[in-house]
Amino acid sequence: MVRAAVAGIGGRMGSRIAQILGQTEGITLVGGLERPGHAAVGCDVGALSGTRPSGVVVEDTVERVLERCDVLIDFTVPEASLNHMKAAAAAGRAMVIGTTGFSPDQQESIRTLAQKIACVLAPNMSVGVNVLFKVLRDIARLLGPDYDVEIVEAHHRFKKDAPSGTALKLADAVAQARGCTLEDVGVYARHGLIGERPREAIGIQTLRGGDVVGEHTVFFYGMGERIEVTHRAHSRDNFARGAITAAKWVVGKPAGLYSMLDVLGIAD
Ligand SMILES: NC(=O)C1=CN([C@@H]2O[C@H](COP(=O)(O)OP(=O)(O)OC[C@H]3O[C@@H](n4cnc5c(N)ncnc54)[C@H](OP(=O)(O)O)[C@@H]3O)[C@@H](O)[C@H]2O)C=CC1
Ligand SMILES: O=C(O)C1=N[C@H](C(=O)O)C[C@H](O)C1
Repeated sequence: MVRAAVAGIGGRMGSRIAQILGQTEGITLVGGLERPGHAAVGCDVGALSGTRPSGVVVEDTVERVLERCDVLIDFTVPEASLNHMKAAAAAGRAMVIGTTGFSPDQQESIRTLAQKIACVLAPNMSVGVNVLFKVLRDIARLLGPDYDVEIVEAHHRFKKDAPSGTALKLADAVAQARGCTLEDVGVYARHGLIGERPREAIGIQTLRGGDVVGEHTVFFYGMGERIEVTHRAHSRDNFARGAITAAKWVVGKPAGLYSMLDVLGIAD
């Protein structure tokens, strides 16, 4: 039985993961973590996720939580996830990180820490989006450079990072397939007399509003036709189930940084 703890357990994703984990075989919830001062600290995890009392109480010290678990599932904010990963590396515990919005320096720190522990890092844990990461490369390669790529993502009004981690990874997949880097071709805003669209540009536009769970569309605009590929999350359950699958998969794996494609067995 895999023993899992959830960081950010009072949040939108953390609470849903806790709920679904309670109904999943082969894994059990042994801990919950929130920042000091958070209203959930001291609450029973069951009460928090709307199920029956579990006897597991939310704590605010990552080291204490790590003592009891095999794997820490983290959906918080970049700085917290990185601190949790430092503690997990010191304690020799595996991690699943779903948090998005890491800076390049923070990503580098994650790669370094993953030399010590096994860690699944994925901006989107749904099966659909991960299959999209793969097929997108083929579409981009087959269409070639004559098609203009634009990506539009929409999320709820509470989301803190932009563009979404998923949109960035989709854009990166297209850039790689075209032999360039997102750093060179990514266009994140347009305003004013900006001139013609550079052919190689990959546009990434962000919409925010209401309770949209998560939507991503990749457009390949040609002269006379276009392809649009859209993923829409109907709820957070697919992300939560993906995170739990990743947690069961990562325990016992050698140190390293893994993606959801590794978990799903569809990596190249
Ligand atoms: N990979 C994937 O499939 C998905 C990834 N995400 C990503 O997951 C992250 C969380 O999203 P969401 O659940 O909507 O956000 P929420 O704000 O609802 O949840 C985050 C939780 O983490 C808590 N937190 C903040 N700092 C700490 C800390 N130092 N220690 C412990 N807990 C802390 C927050 O507390 P407080 O409210 O006080 O700040 C909050 O309860 C985002 O980066 C989002 O983009 C979201 C969905 C799917
Ligand atoms: O913050 C969210 O909600 C989501 N974030 C992820 C991202 O940034 O890609 C994944 C999902 O779309 C929901």
